Amino acid sequence: MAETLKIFKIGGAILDEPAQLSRFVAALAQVPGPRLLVHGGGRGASQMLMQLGLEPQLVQGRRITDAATLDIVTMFYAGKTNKQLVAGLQAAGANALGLSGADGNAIRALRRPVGAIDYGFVGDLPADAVNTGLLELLLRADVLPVLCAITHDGHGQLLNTNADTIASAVAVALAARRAVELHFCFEKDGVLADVNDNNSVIERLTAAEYAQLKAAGAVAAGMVPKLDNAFAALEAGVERVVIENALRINEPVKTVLCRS
Ligand SMILES: Nc1ncnc2c1ncn2[C@@H]1O[C@H](COP(=O)(O)OP(=O)(O)O)[C@@H](O)[C@H]1O
Ligand SMILES: CC(=O)N[C@@H](CCC(=O)OP(=O)(O)O)C(=O)O
Repeated sequence: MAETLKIFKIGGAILDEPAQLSRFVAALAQVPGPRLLVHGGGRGASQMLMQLGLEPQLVQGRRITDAATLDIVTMFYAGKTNKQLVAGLQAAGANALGLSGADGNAIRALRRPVGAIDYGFVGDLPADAVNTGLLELLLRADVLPVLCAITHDGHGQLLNTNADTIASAVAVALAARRAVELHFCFEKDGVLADVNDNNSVIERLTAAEYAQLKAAGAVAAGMVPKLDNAFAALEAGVERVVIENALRINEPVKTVLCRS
């Protein structure tokens, strides 16, 4: 039986803080066994878009991605952010390999159909989106795959896909082959009962408790799609799903999702 795979997803403010990011990268390189990293970078992308005179547009945490936006986020996620993470992991002793979804057909997406909102070049992930054979090959060669938020449609079109969604889809797909843990890492210590109090971490969270917190407004904004993805992964066979601080992955403080 293959060893448990630990998938880490990093997003949030930490990606924009070089000193903090290098702490996370050093800790990740020390994690024993097979590992895989998925990264976002939405905040930095919005800053870059504004510097270039474009207005970032997000609806419920999902970016409306017109052609000019797609060009810039591709450069930012698949270029600068992905390659900096790979270089940092290499320096920390992990043999990282950066991939967009187009590389090795790692993740094939479907362009989101136009409904009430036209999201533009945004990709959704069908059940067979993830090339598990390729990722297994890399993991067995002791390579640490680093996946960014850019996918492709198999017909030459790049697409922008939410990084939490990619992390969940990769975790669920690989869970059919081996035990998988999924770690959502960001700048807070976990899911907080009071978003302004980092000491209010909810250590164990069920889907029913999450529904109550959401209804009460205690869990909001980007945490809602994150937890929707996280519970979906737990239901679909991922062994352990954790929400934690990217700077404290080796410490016990975190939120662990529970089936009941
Ligand atoms: N109850 C909560 N606990 C923790 N974070 C919360 C909560 N409610 C809302 N949030 C917000 O959700 C954000 C995380 O979502 P998001 O910014 O999308 O993260 P990422 O960029 O890491 O994917 C946090 O920075 C925080 O401001
Ligand atoms: C379609 C869509 O919304 N894509 C995201 C991809 C990056 C991301 O998910 O970044 P974080 O994990 O840092 O939020 C975006 O462009 O913001």
